Amino acid sequence: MIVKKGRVDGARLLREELSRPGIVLVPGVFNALTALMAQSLGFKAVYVSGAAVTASMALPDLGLITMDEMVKTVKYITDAVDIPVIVDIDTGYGEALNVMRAVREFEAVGAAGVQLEDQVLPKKCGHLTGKALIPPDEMAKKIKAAVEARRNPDFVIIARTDAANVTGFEDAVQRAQLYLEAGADVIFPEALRTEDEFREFAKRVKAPLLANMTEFGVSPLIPAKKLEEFGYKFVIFPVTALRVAMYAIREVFKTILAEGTQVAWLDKMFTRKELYELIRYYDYEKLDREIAESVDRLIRDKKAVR
Ligand SMILES: C[C@](O)(C(=O)O)[C@H](CC(=O)O)C(=O)O
Ligand SMILES: [Mg+2]
Repeated sequence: MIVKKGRVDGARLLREELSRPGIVLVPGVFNALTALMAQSLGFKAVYVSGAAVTASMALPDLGLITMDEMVKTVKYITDAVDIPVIVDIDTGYGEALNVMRAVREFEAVGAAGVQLEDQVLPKKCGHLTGKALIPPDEMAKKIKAAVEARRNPDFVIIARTDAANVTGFEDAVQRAQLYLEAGADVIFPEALRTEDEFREFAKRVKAPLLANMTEFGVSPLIPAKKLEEFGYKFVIFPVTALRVAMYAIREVFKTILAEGTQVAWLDKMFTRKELYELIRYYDYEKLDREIAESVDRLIRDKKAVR
């Protein structure tokens, strides 16, 4: 029913994905509705993208979102879906102790894991220039803190290194190795520039790896099949849904401005029926009816006894 009796253990499900062969396609989502859409189509996990969530608030992805704001966003999502929810927690909202608190908070709202990156604040999209990194040992401390903080041993810690296009590919490999020793479960090498770099990184770092196929960045858009052959376990499409949605919104708004009506778009829309089915509108009405009927029965039975 729509009233959940308890949360699924998303971390456990994500661990199961980790132990299975094959790459997992993970779309980026920025609210509960987009997450629900992903689940309804059969995706096995979603990625709550910092870039997409901040953009949806009309903010740049510079680490301006607070932990509370992200926790709230994630709670809407975990309330709506049963598939694992991976959360982009940027730089962890501070230092080691802040990371510990963040892990506790995201675990408490049912996230399956978090992704933490080794940039200084203000952090940037990994595909932009002008990024700066924290020293590797500082990041290792944050990872250790995250590992210490999790209550559920299945909760997945994804360590992202932005080193490849700051201090170089070699440093990215070395940082990844240190981050694994500090307890990271998955490594996310950010902003690799060529297919060869993706292949080489997977040869050098023997751990579950996450590839970021974000559009208009520095990485080539490599199909999942090929990333799987290279040895990647996850591939995220972090901002794809937001970009496509914004494209569609712009076009329909232009039509309304020009034509004073949206009718040309009716066959390109998610219909009322489709929307209601996705959010289970009629199940809510049914639930409300059932509650009313059960109270009616209760009152009838009481009268019968008198
Ligand atoms: C993956 C990422 O961290 C995100 O927030 O989704 C971004 C995506 C993007 O800006 O395209 C990133 O830094 O790569
Ligand atoms: Mg991000």
